[in-house]
Amino acid sequence: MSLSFTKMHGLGNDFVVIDARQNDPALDTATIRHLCDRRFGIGCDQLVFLTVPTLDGADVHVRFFNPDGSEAGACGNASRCVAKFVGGTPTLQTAAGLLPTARDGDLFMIDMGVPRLDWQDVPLSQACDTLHLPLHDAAACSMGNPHATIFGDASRAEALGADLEQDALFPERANIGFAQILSPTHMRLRVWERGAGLTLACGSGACAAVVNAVRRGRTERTCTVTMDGGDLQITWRADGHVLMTGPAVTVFHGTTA
Ligand SMILES: N[C@@H](CCC[C@H](N)C(=O)O)C(=O)O
Repeated sequence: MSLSFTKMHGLGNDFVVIDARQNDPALDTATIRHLCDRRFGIGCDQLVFLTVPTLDGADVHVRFFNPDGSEAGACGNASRCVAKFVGGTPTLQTAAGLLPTARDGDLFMIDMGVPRLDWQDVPLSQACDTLHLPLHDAAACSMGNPHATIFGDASRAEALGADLEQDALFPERANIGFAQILSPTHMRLRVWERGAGLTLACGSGACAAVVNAVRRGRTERTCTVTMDGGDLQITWRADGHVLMTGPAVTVFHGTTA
């Protein structure tokens, strides 16, 4: 089966976008894993699947898949790419809810919704203070997908990421952020992503890191997050919504053999 796709990225977090709004190829897990494979397939950090929305007010239904075939409830960088792909200022229907978008020139803003801070919602496998997990003193929250942020030296991501993603404290595994606070309005972040490994940037991870840093009293509610692939501006608004702003790039269009 031949598939048309668009290769996009947000700060080097790269995506294969499949527009199934008119013709749904009903991809199975083996096909998703194959398309994501960088040697045997197209290669990407996430496959992004677009279908017709089912909710009032939504312009497109978006699903995110990791290279291991698992589905994620949220993906910040891909959400900006979808806004660019669809055009205008679409509202995205995702597993995390309806996400409004806005555009300012080459920058795309996604309202990533309200983070969930209770241990059951992350989710964690046992009752815990999500601000101080018994695991490297990480702080946890859900941005529609599970995140833990460890404050300190961001270079520990390679050494610790794979094991922590799979720790028994995270029944659905977790994305693990390593955040170094540079000032009250600036942090450095590296994220070991669930189902994908170390990526150049993680939008939902940047949102979670700022939420957790604000809860710890380490940063202000508006913060620049510098990742290996570049910067995102994150604001945790007073009404609880997290706004993420950054670029989205189209690399090429293609068709599989
Ligand atoms: N790259 C993403 C997050 C993708 C999903 C994540 N790996 C998960 O399984 O939750 C982002 O930009 O947010």
